Amino acid sequence: MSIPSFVIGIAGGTGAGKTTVSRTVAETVGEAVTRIPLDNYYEDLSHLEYEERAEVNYDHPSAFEWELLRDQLDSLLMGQPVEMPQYDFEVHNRKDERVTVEPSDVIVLEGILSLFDEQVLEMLDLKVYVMTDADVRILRRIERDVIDRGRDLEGVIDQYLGTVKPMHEQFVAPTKKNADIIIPEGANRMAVDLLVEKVEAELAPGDPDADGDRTFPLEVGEGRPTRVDADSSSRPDD
Ligand SMILES: Nc1ncnc2c1ncn2[C@@H]1O[C@H](COP(=O)(O)OP(=O)(O)O)[C@@H](O)[C@H]1O
Ligand SMILES: Nc1ccn([C@@H]2O[C@H](COP(=O)(O)O)[C@@H](O)[C@H]2O)c(=O)n1
Repeated sequence: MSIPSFVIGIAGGTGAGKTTVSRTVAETVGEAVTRIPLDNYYEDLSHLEYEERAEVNYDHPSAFEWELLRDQLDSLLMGQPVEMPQYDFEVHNRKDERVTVEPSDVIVLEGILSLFDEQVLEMLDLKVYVMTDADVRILRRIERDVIDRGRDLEGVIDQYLGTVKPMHEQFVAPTKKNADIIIPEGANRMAVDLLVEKVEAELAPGDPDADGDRTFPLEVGEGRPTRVDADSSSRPDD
């Protein structure tokens, strides 16, 4: 394993396809990739009743335990394993158990606000924003929340209009400016192939950039995101 690991941050709105992209990258690259869902770092709300937890704004940055995330990323980057919390969406709280995560060559941090925190941004080698139209995202979310997260339709709609949408506009969408690349729609084959190519180049023995002075195979202008997309027309995600 090379120290430090190559760290990718994948952000974007709810239902944009972040998990799908990071899973596809992890599966294609193989065992050397560790996925870190930001959701696992939602604050422990055991001191609240279920009804109170159900009312929390889970799309505001204050919902996350950033210090724990930074500490655990730091440890992984120093080659030390961490005890990662696990999250249960059905009860709006952390699970009792933690999972031991070993350091690996590639770490993928994935979540709505992965490109939000300044200190986390400094730890990322490649910053990705998955951009998908809001109507597509809400349709995906309704299906997922009802089927996988034990929610009812009315609750999903109320939560979306009350907190998810306004927080997306205020906190999530603006992090697009921090991205090196923007991937449209989620599991975009070309974009995923490019990510995998980049990761494999980082893992290749004798990589001339292995000292940390890394360059992306594409030309990425400083502070100017490169859109990995055949369509050059503007496509807002909200
Ligand atoms: N490019 C895509 N085309 C069609 N469906 C997709 C695509 N990307 C993701 N999905 C589906 O949308 C839903 C939400 O995707 P997910 O990756 O969980 O989003 P996120 O992690 O951003 O919330 C999932 O059911 C997933 O299968
Ligand atoms: N108890 C919770 C915690 C979070 N959420 C929602 O999850 C969304 C983030 O996850 P994605 O996979 O969709 O990126 C976020 O928008 C929160 O609203 C929740 O509903 N309940």
